[in-house]
Amino acid sequence: MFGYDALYVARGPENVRAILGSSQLKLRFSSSNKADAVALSKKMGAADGGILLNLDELSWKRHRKLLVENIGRPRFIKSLIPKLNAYMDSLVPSLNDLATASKPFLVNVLTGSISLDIIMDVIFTEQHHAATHFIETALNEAQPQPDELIDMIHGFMAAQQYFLFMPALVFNYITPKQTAIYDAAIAKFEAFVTQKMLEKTESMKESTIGDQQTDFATVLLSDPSPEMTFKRAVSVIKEAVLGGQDTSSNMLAFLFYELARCPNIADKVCSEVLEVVGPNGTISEENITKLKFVEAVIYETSRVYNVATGVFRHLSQDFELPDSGYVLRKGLNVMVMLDQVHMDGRVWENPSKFDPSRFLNCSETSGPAGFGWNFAPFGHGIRKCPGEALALLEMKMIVASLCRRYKFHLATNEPVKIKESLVRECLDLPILLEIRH
Ligand code: HEM
Repeated sequence: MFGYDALYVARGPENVRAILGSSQLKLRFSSSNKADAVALSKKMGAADGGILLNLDELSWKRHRKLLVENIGRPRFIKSLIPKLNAYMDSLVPSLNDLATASKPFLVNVLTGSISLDIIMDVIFTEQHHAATHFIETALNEAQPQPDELIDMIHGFMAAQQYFLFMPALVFNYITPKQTAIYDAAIAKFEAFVTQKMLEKTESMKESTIGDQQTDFATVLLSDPSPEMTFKRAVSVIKEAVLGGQDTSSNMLAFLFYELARCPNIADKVCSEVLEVVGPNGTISEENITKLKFVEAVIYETSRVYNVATGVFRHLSQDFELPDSGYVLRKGLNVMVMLDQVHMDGRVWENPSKFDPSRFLNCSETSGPAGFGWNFAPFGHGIRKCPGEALALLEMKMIVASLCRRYKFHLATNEPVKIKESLVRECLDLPILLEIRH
């Protein structure tokens, strides 16, 4: 990591479980070279650390606490249900137009736009309208222009990958032009979030407390703990946007690909939603927990496509791998491959088959749907994804809302194109919608 530190790639259920399960291994990245670490931290605009990319334990703990104790609270998550219902309903007229016109559209762009609209609403109570804009463009057969904010997020992600895998020597002295491009991408996203948070701070002065508990930025800025400073709030919000955008968006694109390929599964999802919620009923706190097959389809997509393919850990102590007895030395950075666990034939029967039913009727006690440590799309252990509950709620609402209204058809004979990156990406995938009657 950081260009020249050694990186070990860990595979296999026993190793994944042992590494992620160790409460001693708290850091995701570090460097044997202090100057490199500081340079990277500065490059990422994370002077006080952050959650995803922090380099020291204390700042990670502070930031994570702010995220988990606010966005992670079940009360906050549940309070989002009416918002998400209203948002999904607002898309129906234009989606109906798209279906009636039999226009193929890129489902990965639609899911990216929906994820962005939702994250902006959940975080800032902002009506972003990226999805409506995209659908209108698709109806007019115009080339969709990427949403400016999605571009900004991708710019930041690309910069993160560049600085993370480049030695400081290279990015400081050898490729100044490229470095300047990525520096600018980081600064742009930082300035965007800071501006939004300043606006939120101002608007909070004008509203009563009762009105305020509706979005993550407000909840965070109202946190009375000493950890909450404006700078940390900006950092946490930045990471919530980054953590939640491409992961949910790509997962949903893969999910709709599978539903288009397997109409019998899509029909089963539709029947469940109609039975539990009805054709126009509102998804609520009570009925959403009954959507077990919807949940199973989401779990199976996350098993097969596992958008966060590998997660990183820094070894702060020597570590013995359980499957071989090899000892990895302190100071090593390790990439833990989650996707291989999900495809391990010792754990999963017929692993390459997309079969949501494997997640039905499993024990509730030993981890998500009973597969415990062998199922880790959100990671496991001390640095497990703090956005899991939000992501699952969001995906359930989107899948339930769309599947009860539409059938999905592939508008290409090509298999899905996948790009491997920090987040596994579903590339342009044309789909047709058909209204269910
Ligand atoms: C389908 C959606 C998502 C997937 C598959 C996913 C997956 C992951 C994975 C695998 C990790 C690494 C865990 C580890 O190192 O053990 C992670 C970390 C993280 N995720 Fe997510 N995530 C998703 C959605 C979200 C959302 C909606 C948020 C927004 C709040 C979010 C915020 C984060 C943050 C801040 C971290 C870093 C946690 C830490 O280092 O302590 N994620 N996610």
